[in-house]
Parts: sequence; structure tokens; C-alpha cells
Amino acid sequence: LQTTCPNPLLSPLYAAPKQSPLLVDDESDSFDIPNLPWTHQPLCSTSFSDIPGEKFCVFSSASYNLGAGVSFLTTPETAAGLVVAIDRAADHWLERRHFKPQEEFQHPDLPYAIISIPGKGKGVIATRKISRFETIMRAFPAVIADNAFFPREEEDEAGVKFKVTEGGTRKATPAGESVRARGFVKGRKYYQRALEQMGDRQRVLNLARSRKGEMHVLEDVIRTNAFGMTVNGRDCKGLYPEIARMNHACDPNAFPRFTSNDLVMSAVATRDIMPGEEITISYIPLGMPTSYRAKSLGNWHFNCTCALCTAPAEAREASDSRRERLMELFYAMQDSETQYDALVDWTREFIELAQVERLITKIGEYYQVFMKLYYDKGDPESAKKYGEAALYFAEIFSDTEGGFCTSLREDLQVVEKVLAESKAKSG
Ligand SMILES: C[S@@+](CC[C@H](N)C(=O)[O-])C[C@H]1O[C@@H](n2cnc3c(N)ncnc32)[C@H](O)[C@@H]1O
Repeated sequence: LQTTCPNPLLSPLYAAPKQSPLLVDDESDSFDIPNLPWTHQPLCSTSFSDIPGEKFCVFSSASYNLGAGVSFLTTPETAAGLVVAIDRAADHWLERRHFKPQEEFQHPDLPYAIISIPGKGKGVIATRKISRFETIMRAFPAVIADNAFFPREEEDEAGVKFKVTEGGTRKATPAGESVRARGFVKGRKYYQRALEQMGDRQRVLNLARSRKGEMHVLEDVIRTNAFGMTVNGRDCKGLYPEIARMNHACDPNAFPRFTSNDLVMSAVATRDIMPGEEITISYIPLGMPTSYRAKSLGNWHFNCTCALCTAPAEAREASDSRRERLMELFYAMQDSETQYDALVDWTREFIELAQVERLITKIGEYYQVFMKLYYDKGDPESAKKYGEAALYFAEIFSDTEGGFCTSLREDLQVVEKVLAESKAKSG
């Protein structure tokens, strides 16, 4: 009986760089060691966490990205894990030429320009034809902040206000005190520090704001412009100033793709884009009907004027009914009572509707589910077909080294093994 891990050093559990020389905080004697990118002593606090003693700090590198700089509001462990990714940004120096604090921007080597768009502030348009699946832009972060810096406030059925923390624990708020107000005050010092330590503040301060006056300017900019993302297993908001100029559309022609190994956020074209066409991304989950989208976009504090939301009622209703049917089919297909023949019919119907609704960036997700369904129904051939297609799209639109692609590759290996075994048996 083996009671200890045979090779503890290789276990991912042991990979956390607890004793790593890269792990520093406000109490470290020296953070000025050769491998560290930080240009300032971290500023830390234990008040952002419900876990006793857990620290969150501001880590900044003013020299990152040709002096544009970056600040991370995160734990010392996560910051230590980011050091290698920060270094990798150097590989992309050619694509960072456009990092200048201009409000409007065009460069002959880049396929887009940032211009004013009536009713939407600034926006990004194509300056030449961009082909489907082409990477339009690669953006580097100005700030990545853990969600612990953004307390949410919710009410229970009796109307009592709760602070919802990162770990999901709920704390009742003292009567009459606004948690949002407390959150703002607490974070203010750290946002200010993150801003001051950034090389190029204008790059961030020029960005759109939607809640003026209520909170620290950096928090407002982050809430208006940042992407939700997972970094080292933690939920964060990432501010990528150049890509943040892209406006929202409910049927967008681009998709933001985050790669964890270099912290780059790219915009990938989901279809051919013609010169002069606005380049858009979706700020909310794709494939939802109008009422859900309006509610979701309410959190972004603007009324959507995209082509789908302003389309004639007939077109919107037709799109809504296709989207509702897609959801209905997706649940029905996953019901354990579903027979194989029905699964085949519904898969065909589902794919046709998803094509009409142009949900190409969701295809990887859908096909992963289809792979599992066909595998469970004893059809590994079809499972393999959907698994391969899922991986093809996942590698275009998501992090090739991330969890989704990795699990797809592992699932495909299982399916291929089963197929090889059954072929060996029959042959
Ligand atoms: C992330 S910024 C996008 C860039 C922004 N237009 C700018 O000037 O920097 C988000 C803001 O852009 C505007 N916006 C984005 N998409 C829009 C849309 N579909 N309809 C109307 N306004 C939009 C809203 O003011 C929103 O708060």
C-alpha cells in the first residue's frame, strides 16, 4: 500500500510557488531580485479576503509593454505565477507599436482604425478586408484585478442586503450601511496606487466611463471596459485598452480570445469583415434571446443600438424563436431518456439553427457536448467526429493551453482508444 505520492515534485498540487523566490509581498526584505518584473514595492491588505491572513496586493511593472506598464491587483501567489507570462510579452514587440496614448488611431500595418462612431463614442473599424478566423488585434493588459476588489451586493427575500464575496460566503451588512460604498472606499487606495505605478496612465484614463463620480476612476474604467477572465484559477477582470475600444454587438463579427501563457487578449474574426465595417464583440454570453440580452446589458449601463437589437420586430422575433428552440433542443438532447434516433434528428436541427444564428464561436462548446452524448449512446465514430470538430473550433477561439482544449484532447484520446479497441476486436 502506497501512502505517499511517488513523485510529489511532479504533482500539480506542489507546483504552487510557496517557497519560490518570485513570491513577494509588502513584508519581503527585497523584491528587487533579477527575475522579478515588479518596479515598485507591493502594497498589500488582508481586508479584501474572508480567509484570515490572505493578502491581496498591487503589483506593478512600469516597464512592461514598451513602458505602457501593467498593474495586477491580486494575491502574491498569483503574481508569482504571472512572472513568466509577463516575460513572454517581449516576444510580441512588433505588435505593440500602436501603444500610444492617442484617442484616435490608425497605422498602415494594422487592419483596423479607432475612430468616433455616432451614438457609441469611439469604436474600431476595419481598414482592409479581414478574413474569417484572422487575428485582428493582439492586446496587452494595463490592469488585471482579482474579483475580490469588486464586491457585489445582493438582497435576500426579506430585503436584507448581503455582500457576496469571491468564495461565495455571504455577510449581512450593518443596517443602513452600503456595502458598495464600503467596497469603493476600501479599494480606492489600491486603485490609485495601481494607476500611479502604471507607465502610461493616459492609455487607461482616455477610456470610456459609465458611472462617473461614484467610484475611483480606475474602478469605473475597469467596470466599463474590462473582460471577465480566469488567471491562475482566480476570477479576475482584465483591462486591455486597445481591444476595449470595440463596441458590443449581439451578432458580433469578432471574438476575444485570451491566452494564459502570455496574458494576451486577441480579437479573432468570426466571419469575413469588409473595409469600413465596424469590428464588434459581444459583452454578454452569445445566443440569448432579446429579453435576456436587454437585462444582461443593463449591467453595462447602456442601451444597445446594435444591428440585431434595432432590427425590425419581425426579424428579432424570428431570431428569438430560433434561439429559444436551440435551448430547448440542447436540454432535450441531454435528457437520459432521449433515444438515439431522436438525438440524430435533433443534432441536425440544432446545427442548422446555430448556423443561421451565426453562433460559430459556441460550436466548440456544443460539439464537446455532442461528443459525450454520442459516446454515451455507444456511437464512438460520431463522438470522434464531433470531438475533432470541437477541438478545431476551440483552438481558434479559446486558449490552446487552457482547460477547455486540454479536456477536449483528453476526451478525444479516450474515444480514439475505444474505437481502436473495438476495431482490434472486430478485425
Ligand atoms: C468597452 S467600451 C467600448 C468603447 C467605447 N465606445 C469608447 O468610446 O471607448 C463600452 C462603452 O461603449 C458604448 N457602447 C458599446 N457598445 C455599444 C452598443 N452596442 N450600443 C451603444 N453603445 C455602445 C457604451 O457607452 C459602453 O459603456
